[in-house]
Formats: sequence, structure tokens, C-alpha cells
Amino acid sequence: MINATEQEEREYLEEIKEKLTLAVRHIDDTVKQYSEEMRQKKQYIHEQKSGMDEAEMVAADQSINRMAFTGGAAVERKRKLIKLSQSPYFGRIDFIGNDHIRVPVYIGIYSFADMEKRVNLIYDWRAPISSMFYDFELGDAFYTTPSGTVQGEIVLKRQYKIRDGRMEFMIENEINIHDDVLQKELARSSDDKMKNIVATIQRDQNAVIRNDTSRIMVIQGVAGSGKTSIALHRIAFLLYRFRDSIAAKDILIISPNKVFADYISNVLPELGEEHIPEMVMEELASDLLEKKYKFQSFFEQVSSLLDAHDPYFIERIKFKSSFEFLSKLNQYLLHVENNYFKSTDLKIGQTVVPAHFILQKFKNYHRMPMLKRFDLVVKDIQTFVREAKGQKLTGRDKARIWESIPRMFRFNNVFDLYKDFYQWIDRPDLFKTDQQTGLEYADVFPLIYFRLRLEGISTFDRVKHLLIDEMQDYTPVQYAVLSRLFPCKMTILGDISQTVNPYSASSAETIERVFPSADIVKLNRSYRSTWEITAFAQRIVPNPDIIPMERHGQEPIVSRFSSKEEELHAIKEMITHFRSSGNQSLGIIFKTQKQAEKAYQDLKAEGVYLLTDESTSFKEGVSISSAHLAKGLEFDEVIVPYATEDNYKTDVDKSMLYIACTRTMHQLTITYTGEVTEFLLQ
Ligand SMILES: Nc1ncnc2c1ncn2[C@@H]1O[C@H](COP(=O)(O)OP(=O)(O)OP(=O)(O)O)[C@@H](O)[C@H]1O
Repeated sequence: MINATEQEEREYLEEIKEKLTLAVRHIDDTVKQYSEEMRQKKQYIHEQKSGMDEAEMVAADQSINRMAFTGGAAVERKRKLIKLSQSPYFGRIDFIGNDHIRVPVYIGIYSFADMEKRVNLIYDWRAPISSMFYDFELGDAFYTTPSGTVQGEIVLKRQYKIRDGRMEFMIENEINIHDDVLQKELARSSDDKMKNIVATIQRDQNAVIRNDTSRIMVIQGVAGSGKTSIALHRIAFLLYRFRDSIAAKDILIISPNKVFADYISNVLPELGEEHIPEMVMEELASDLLEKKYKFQSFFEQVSSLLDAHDPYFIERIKFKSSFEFLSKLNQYLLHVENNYFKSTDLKIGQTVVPAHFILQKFKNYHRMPMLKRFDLVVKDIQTFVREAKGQKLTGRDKARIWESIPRMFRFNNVFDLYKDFYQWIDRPDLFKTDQQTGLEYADVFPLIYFRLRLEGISTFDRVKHLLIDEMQDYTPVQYAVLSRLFPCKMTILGDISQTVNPYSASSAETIERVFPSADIVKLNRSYRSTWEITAFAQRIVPNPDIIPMERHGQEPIVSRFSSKEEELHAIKEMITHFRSSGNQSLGIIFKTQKQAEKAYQDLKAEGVYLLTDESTSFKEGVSISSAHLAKGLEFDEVIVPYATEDNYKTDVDKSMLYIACTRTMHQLTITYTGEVTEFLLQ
């Protein structure tokens, strides 16, 4: 079977579809048979119940469970086969290996085999042999399997676009992953959910996806470089590669907000994997503080920064985002260890427990969190007293010891110690709480860090891989907490240019200081936006490393209006125009949430949605959002209103403008009334 011509390929596609249909039918028959057997078994049990002993009941239950499980797996397999019938494969390489036999390798989202002939008809894109599709052109090639490297030659390479079972096109590939196909993919309009990119994964991206050795992988990639897509494909790859030891439920994604989580939620199921548990950072924080403290969210922190330029607030955030702060916290904990447990002689009846004995016991448990040592010290003292007296302790003696030991420690809760830390560094002004909002966001993770060190928090051992997106938004203390809580492999990704809070941003290098063994990968090719849009965004935050896609489109438009009313009116017209344009999504992105909310009232119309920090889903159509919430999302078109010098003037404002402009794939319009921001004048 060589399938040389396009005609032969089309016939072959029909053949494969037929085989898939038969396989689906076969599964249907099996499932039917299982359910019939299960029905009979259940009936039998029902009838015989009274005569069965416990062991027989358990065995019968187990056999039903097994049948249900196998039945469930069959249904899942059927779902995959039906999906495969829509688009069985997207690539092919013909490979001649050591045995000199030419093997056509068709590559698709899942594998499919002819069970009778025992041949693989479609290879999963994650199979070792499939890696050559991404890594090599025609000529010498190799792939690595767990048992070694296979050398050979690729003599043919093709790409297909098969949709709804029909071949839309086929391309003979001389060069690596033909740019035409990538261009076509990138030129299409966006969806409400992120899509898989298996057919056009690029070589450098493939290296990141298939890396199965890094314990900590940090991906620093420019806007639109595919970081999030790649991280999700990497998860799918790891689930395949380590299918015996990792399941979807063993992975945790920490995402910046629910809308983002919803936006990316489709990629893994599309790749045939189950839904992966995800969590927003604030949810994790709230759990770790056992819901005892009210605190400001990261979103609220950023909103406050945008609303008012309070230099003291900024100073607090900056300090708490520094490495110096983390090392000061550690120094303080050492100081507490050495100075805050003041033992005194303890008299129990006639027995005196010497102060130095108590202190020694406290120090002996240095591996335990300090506030957890008292119970152990108490037990040691009880033994000491019992042995000294030569008789059992009375209830009163016991109670006295239980009371006395914790009192020898200066504080008995983490919060008081955290407050005391600021006294110790002689900067009590750096700790502020608000009656209404509670703790400042910048204090949340330091407090959790104290809990971890002083009380101990059990680690998330069930998580085998942690994925952290938007890494630039987390501070060294946050990473110190995460590294202690998650002793597992991690993929950490983000872009320092897209920070929503420049006072607390972490670069790949910052993260490397917390995880010295991390492997850092940089992705500089930007896929999302047209060349014109990427060039425009570069004027706001220049990055000489960025490589824009050679995909051209309309120049971004910057429009000046004489009043806000006129500006809003023009935006309304743009919405009308969008509706007849064939594009799927339009983002109207404001600097602040307040501006977004106000404009939503003014622009309100059918199919116009407002994203808030409570939103849980991302929909097609017109979305009004703040830049902070739009981070990570993408739209066919973006409008950035109010781009005036007053509105965009600080460093935070600049980050917001950059984020807003880099959300669009095809078209960007900036509007303003009065003077344009200087960030657009460079
Ligand atoms: N190899 C590829 N083939 C097709 N599309 C790609 C490829 N790589 C990236 N893309 C597309 O580029 C866009 C940006 O990808 P993604 O959102 O993963 O990037 P990102 O680096 O996380 O972006 P940002 O940091 O700006 O939010 C998506 O539409 C994605 O499908």
C-alpha cells in the first residue's frame, strides 16, 4: 500500500473510514453483549441473594464492576473512533528503517489498528515514530523509543486537511511542516475555546512538548508564541508517555482565573484526555489558610494599583515581591527558633524540670515546625517527671505541663508572628490590613509560608505534575510555597512583558533562583497576530528577540475623536460592522474593570458580554473586558478604547496596553478622545 497519487489517497481515506465504521459497529455489539450479560448477572444475584454468603456477594459485585468498567472503556473508545472518522489523520511520513522496508506512517489524534492483520493504520501523534513528522524533512531521520534509537530515511512527507470525513486538501511536503498549512490555520477565525494544534506543531515547540526528563520546565515565551497550547499538549504527551503511572486526575493546573480555565478546557478532551483538575491561585490560598482569613484577590490588588498611584502601597508590594523579603522571612524564622522559646525551670510537685532540659528537647525537634513541637516536648517532660517521681502523673500534673510549655513560646499563632516580623525588621508600616478587604494580597503567601514553616501543611502528594500559567504574576515567596507544597514535576510558563503588576513580576531568571535545577526554554516566534499587529505592539514594549509570523493583514487603526460620546458611538458602529464581517469574536478591552463596566452599560446590546472576575466562561461574540481579565485569551478583532495620555501613563498602564493589543489575531483598532498616550508615539 503506497498510495502514490492524490486519487489513491482519496480512495485510501474511504477505506479507512469504512474500517472505522466497522470498528464502531464491533464496539456496539460488544457493549450490547456486556449489558445483556450484566443484566442477566444482576437478575441472577437478585434471585439468589438470600442463598449467597458474603464472599459470593462481594465476588458478584466485583464481576459487575469489572463489566461496567470494560463497558465504560468501550464507550470511550467508540467516542474516539467516531471522532477519528471525522478526521482520521493529518500527516504521513514514509520511513525506511534498519530493515529496509518502506512503511507509510499515517499520523492522527489517536491510534487505530487493524486487529486482524495486526497492523497500525493510524499512529497517535504522541507515538515515538510520529515525532519524526515534526522533527525532520525528507532524508535521514531517527526517533527514540524507550528501548533505543531507530535510524532511517524519510522518503515521503504529506499533510492533509480532512474535515467531516472529506479531504479538503493534501500537500506534498518538501520542507518542514509546510508554512501554507500553518498560515491557513492561523488565518482562520478564532473559537470560543482554545484548539489543539497537533497538525502544525513546530520543531522547537515539539522539543518542549516531548521533553520527558525535565523535573521543572520553565517556558518563557513572547505573546502568542503558543506557550499555553504547548503546555497543554505537553500534558497530553506525558499522559501518553507515562500512561501506566500518571492519569488526568494526578495533574493540577493553576490558572489565573475561571474564564481562562474555561477557555483552555477543551484542548485536552479534544486530544482524547479527560478533564484535568484546575484551581485558581486564590482558591489554593484560601484552602491553605483554612478559610480563616479574608483577603484581597490579585485582581483587586491590580485594580487598586490602577485606580490610585499610592507610593506606600507600591512600596509594600515591591518589597514583598523581592528575594530580599524571602531571605528576611527566613532570617526571622531562625531568630524565632533561637530566641522565642524561653524555657524556665518547671516545678511539678517536688520535681523540678530544669530549663535547659526543656530547651534542649525543644531544639531536638528542629525538623518539626515550631508550633508543632509542644506536644512532643510535653511528652518528654512527662516521662522525665514520671521517672524522677517513680510513679504515674496525676491529672493535675499533666494539665500543668500542658499549659506551661506553649506559654514559654512568645506567640502561639502564625498571624501574631507574621505581624511581629515587621517589628523585627523595624518596618511595622509595611504591614497593613483593611477592615473591609482584609489582608492585602501581598501578605497572603508570606502568611501561608509562615504557616508552612511554623505549623506545617501537608503536601499535595497526589499531584504528579503541576502546571502554572502566567508565571510572571507570582512572586518568589509564592514559588517558595509552591515548591514546598508540590514535590512533583512542574511546567511553569509565562511572559515577563505581560505582567499586570510590574511591581511584583517574576522573570524566568527569578524563578530559576527558586528552582535552580529548572530547564528554561525561550520561545520567540509569535503565531497569534499578523505581522502588522505584532510590529505595532512592539512599539509599546519592544522585544528585539521576537520573531513575528509572515502573515499579513490590515494595519492597526488609531482613531481620534472629539468627544467620548462620539468615541462610544463609533465603537457601536464597529460592533455592527463586526457582526457582518464573518469574524467570530471581538474583544473591547479597557484598562480598568470600572471603565469596562461603565462602557458595558453604554454599549449594552444583544450578544455583548461583560467579563468580570466572577465570570466562569468565555463566549463567542462581543466581549467587553479589562486587560487583566483578557490576558491569555484571544480574539479575531480587538478594540482598545480611551488610549489617551491621561489613561495610559504609568508602568502598569503600559503593561495593560501591551496585553490588550496582543490579544488580537487579525485586526486592531485603537480609539481615543483628546491626546493620544505617549506609549503609542514611539
Ligand atoms: N504550531 C502552531 N500551529 C498553529 N497554531 C499555533 C501554533 N502555535 C501557536 N499557535 C496559535 O497561536 C495562538 C497563541 O497561542 P497561545 O495562546 O498558546 O500562546 P501564548 O504564548 O500562551 O500567548 P499569550 O501569552 O499571548 O497569551 C493560538 O491561537 C494558537 O492556536
